Amino acid sequence: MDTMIEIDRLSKAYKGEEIVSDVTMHIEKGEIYGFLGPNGAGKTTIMKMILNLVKPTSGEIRILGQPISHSSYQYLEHIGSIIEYPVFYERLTAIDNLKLHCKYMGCSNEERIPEALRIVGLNGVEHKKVHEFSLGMKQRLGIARAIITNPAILILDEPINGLDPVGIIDIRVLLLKLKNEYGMTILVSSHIVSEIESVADTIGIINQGKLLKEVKMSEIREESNLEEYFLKLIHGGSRHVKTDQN
Ligand SMILES: Nc1ncnc2c1ncn2[C@@H]1O[C@H](COP(=O)(O)OP(=O)(O)OP(=O)(O)O)[C@@H](O)[C@H]1O
Repeated sequence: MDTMIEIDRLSKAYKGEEIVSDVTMHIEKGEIYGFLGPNGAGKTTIMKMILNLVKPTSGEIRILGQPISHSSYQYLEHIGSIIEYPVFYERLTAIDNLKLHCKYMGCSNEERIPEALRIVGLNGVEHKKVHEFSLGMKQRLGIARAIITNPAILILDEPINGLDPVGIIDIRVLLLKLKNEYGMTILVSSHIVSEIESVADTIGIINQGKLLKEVKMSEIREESNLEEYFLKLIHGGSRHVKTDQN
């Protein structure tokens, strides 16, 4: 199996404080890799390092087999991403936002805009202004923008944060469609265990900057479920976070 993203002993420190420590990860072609961890665990920082938005303190990242350096940007043509929240010109229509993106990114795929909107289920509302969109529609528009160039890899940072149940289901269905029908490799972070469990093939569990485990979902299913597995790793089996009282 081809490894699309290889992360080898990656660390990041700010002012001497290490927030990502010696992380090694492998994301295989065509899989959904669920990056699971509590708030502040270091998920966004690792994603930013993959996208060359943050410089590692040490370690190596290889994308499609090629090591990336501070000055490498060519590889980014293979990656679509949303880090934190997708930002749009709210007074412009969905389609005009995507056209503008193509213009300033210099991409030659403007003809793929209708297709990208269709894939995410926003055909029919493309001439609506973005401020009329729900949060879930904005997330899907963000994904449409990320896939205009038909990237091999999609990186999504907490795409279901703040969404209502319908919005969450829409994103779940979309991720599975992008994997199954379009062969995309997807790295998706979340702190919502059930959602990661329902889409991911491989799970990377991170806490306090350290990758505690990288494991196939099929292996977890053999012995328990992701919630039990996660709690065991994070709190030594207890369902409750320890407080001063207990
Ligand atoms: N530029 C920075 N300078 C100093 N500390 C930072 C910086 N960026 C992130 N951190 C700290 O690094 C830690 C990890 O943050 P990060 O955003 O990567 O976590 P996360 O797992 O994505 O969490 P969340 O789900 O809350 O976004 C946090 O304690 C955060 O405050």
